Amino acid sequence: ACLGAMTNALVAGHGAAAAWYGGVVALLAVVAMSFGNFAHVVYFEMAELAEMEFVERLMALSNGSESIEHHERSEYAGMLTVLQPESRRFPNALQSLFDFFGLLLAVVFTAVLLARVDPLLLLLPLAAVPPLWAGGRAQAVIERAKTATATATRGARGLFQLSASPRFGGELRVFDLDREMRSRHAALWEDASRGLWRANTVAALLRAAGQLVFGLAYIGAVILVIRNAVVDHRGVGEVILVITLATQVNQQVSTAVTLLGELQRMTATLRRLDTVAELVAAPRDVPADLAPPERLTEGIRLEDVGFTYTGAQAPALREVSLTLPAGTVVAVVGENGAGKSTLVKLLCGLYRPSSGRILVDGEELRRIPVEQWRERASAGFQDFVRYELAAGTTVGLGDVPRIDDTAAVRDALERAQAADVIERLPDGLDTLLGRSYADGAELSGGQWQKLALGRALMRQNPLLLVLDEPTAALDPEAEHRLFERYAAQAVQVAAATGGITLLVSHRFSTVRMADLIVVVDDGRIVESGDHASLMAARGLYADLFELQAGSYR
Ligand SMILES: Nc1ncnc2c1ncn2[C@@H]1O[C@H](COP(=O)(O)OP(=O)(O)OP(=O)(O)O)[C@@H](O)[C@H]1O
Repeated sequence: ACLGAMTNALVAGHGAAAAWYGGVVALLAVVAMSFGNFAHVVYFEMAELAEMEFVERLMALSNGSESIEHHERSEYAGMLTVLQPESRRFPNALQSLFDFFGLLLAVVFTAVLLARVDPLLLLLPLAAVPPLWAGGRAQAVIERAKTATATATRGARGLFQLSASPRFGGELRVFDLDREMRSRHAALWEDASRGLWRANTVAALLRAAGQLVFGLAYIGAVILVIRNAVVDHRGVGEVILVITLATQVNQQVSTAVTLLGELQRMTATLRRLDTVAELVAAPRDVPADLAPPERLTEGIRLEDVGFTYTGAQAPALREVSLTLPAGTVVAVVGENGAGKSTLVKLLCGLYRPSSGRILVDGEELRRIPVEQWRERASAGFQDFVRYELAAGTTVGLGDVPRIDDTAAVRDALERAQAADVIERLPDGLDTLLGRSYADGAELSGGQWQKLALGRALMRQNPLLLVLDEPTAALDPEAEHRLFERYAAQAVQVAAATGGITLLVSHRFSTVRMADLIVVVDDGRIVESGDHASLMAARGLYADLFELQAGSYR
């Protein structure tokens, strides 16, 4: 309005009035710009908080669930691939949200001004509907393409990480895989890009079609005011005002399409997060209403347990019936892929049996809240984690309430025969480990594994201690010494809590000292007993034992 009045005053030769109106226009422009700067600071701060919350929710969903079954679902992996980079979009989304409210105000204001000139001009903001609708469709096409190309994107990212990781640098060079990795990466990238490119082209066409409709309305509005000026002898200021407003509406429409696209993108992200939550949630058919026993008296019994991984053709375990007596060391042996680790994961509550039951002192394991059960269990896994933290913390993580208890950490290291690893470090337990994030000390595979074993021995009096190939990276001599000592201690621990130690190992010299040896073959238990009885039975265990003993002779 000020712009129109200023122009009319100028044309009429009223210089002072034109100057006043010009001053008001300039003042309004300065206020708008200053407000924009303050808003920028606020939304930046809010975006940081929102991004942090989003990433933490994603982490909690990934690792806070009872089961790890969702990690096997390709749908989950696809969602995560799309979600990870989206966390960086929060600043844009929040800015869009703020800008959108500002834009709405501006649109209303512009519409009132247009209506004052000629009610017919109200059709101009209405003509914004087709481009907005087309913008919405365009963003939906892009979101669908992101989901459809997630597998290729994930593959390409995986290959990039593999190539960039110092851990695999040696193998990649020995097999001269640099070019092979790059060409596979390029193929996957091209695959993903092609899908996204196609979607972006369709989206651009849709947006252009929407803008075209608006463009026609824009031309109509200009013709209308020119006609008004010529036929009805309206002021030139009105023509200039309407052309300025129409240009403004044009800008507002394209801004609105961009802002709505950004908001739609964030809505899709939040919807994906909900889908992840649904995939992760494992519905319960029985209440978790029992506390784990203080001490085991009978032991852990598996009754007809079967388990099939999500998406797998064949079961990994079938009809497993077995008792792990309280206070014993039980060894599980079998060839690669027999089902040993699967059995271990079921006992840790990482998966639920597909059929059958697991009983802890006669009570169903699934009725014990899984986090309480895990508090009374401990594990050294085959694929243990290399926590790149201070050495003492890396071990102390095995019992978080005592993470800073140096005496407890040293004791666990002693029992894991890992004290020598710490002795060689420049700052002992305070030495930072690993080089992925900072300049820490690098350890050998066996040294990392010794620390992982120390971590597994941190918890006091667990009811179940699982050691799944915990010493594969140690030499046979070191493994043998470790288990001789460990077995002696296990007797004391077992007397106190009736705790069971479940040991998975390929080394028969270690296995033979177990109270009970269970032989797994193709997902079934084919033999069980102590070393002497299994040797006397001359079955699979005896064959495997002889084979290994023979190779050492
Ligand atoms: N996450 C998984 N998803 C689908 N199938 C799996 C998964 N993990 C294991 N399997 C399959 O289940 C079967 C048993 O695997 P498991 O890891 O229990 O064997 P294992 O006896 O521990 O072998 P190894 O001695 O090689 O560690 C194998 O056929 C394997 O291919």
